[in-house]
Amino acid sequence: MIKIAPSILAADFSKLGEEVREVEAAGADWIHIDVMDGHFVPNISFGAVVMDAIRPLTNLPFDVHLMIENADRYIEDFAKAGADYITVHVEASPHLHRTIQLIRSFGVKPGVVLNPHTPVEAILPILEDIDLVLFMTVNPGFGGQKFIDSVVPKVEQLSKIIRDKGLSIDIEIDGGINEETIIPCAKAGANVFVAGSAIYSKPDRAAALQKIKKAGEEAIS
Ligand SMILES: O=C(CO)[C@H](O)[C@H](O)COP(=O)(O)O
Ligand SMILES: [Fe+2]
Repeated sequence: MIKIAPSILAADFSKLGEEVREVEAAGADWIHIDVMDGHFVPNISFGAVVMDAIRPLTNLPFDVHLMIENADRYIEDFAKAGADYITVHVEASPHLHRTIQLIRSFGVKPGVVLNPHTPVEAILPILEDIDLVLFMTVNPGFGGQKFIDSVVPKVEQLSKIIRDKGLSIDIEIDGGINEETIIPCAKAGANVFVAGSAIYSKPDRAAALQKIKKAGEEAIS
């Protein structure tokens, strides 16, 4: 099954509630929440207070992508604001195993994120402790960037490892996803796809979302 997680980073912040409701009605599976601190990435987005404000508006899972340093300090805030998944960057997590345990201690599903250049080997020791791996297919920090296709072999590599080990881990792709770039990623074994500008920049969000989802489903059928 292909899941689509619209990124509200690309939404109109002046009417964020409506923007969330619109993609839910359009068939979104998760809501992707990009948290940026201006340190780990060269941009600042929003924090747990904003997420808390939109939490009552939808029952869809909140997929919180932390692009921040010192994630441990903020995990409780995001858990209390209603996160279903919290993903942390391997590159920003010197005590990754501890961070994963901390996320789980709040009843939230933990995941790890790999930047485009970070090898899959970096997460092999903690694979059995997580529910989700997120592959960045752009350099994190901004929406609307071009998909980096050299990440696709890493997705294939991890899918095989997960299959061989008999694990149940979602593989998510984030950055530059549209109805074309979803195809190689779905074929490589990914099942959750973030899409920001490819949905929110279109006048008909429902049509855009469904087109991306259909392309992913056809790729694996
Ligand atoms: O994590 C992110 C950027 O760091 C965003 O989730 C990602 O860029 C989605 O936006 P788009 O689909 O427009 O590329
Ligand atoms: Fe993201």
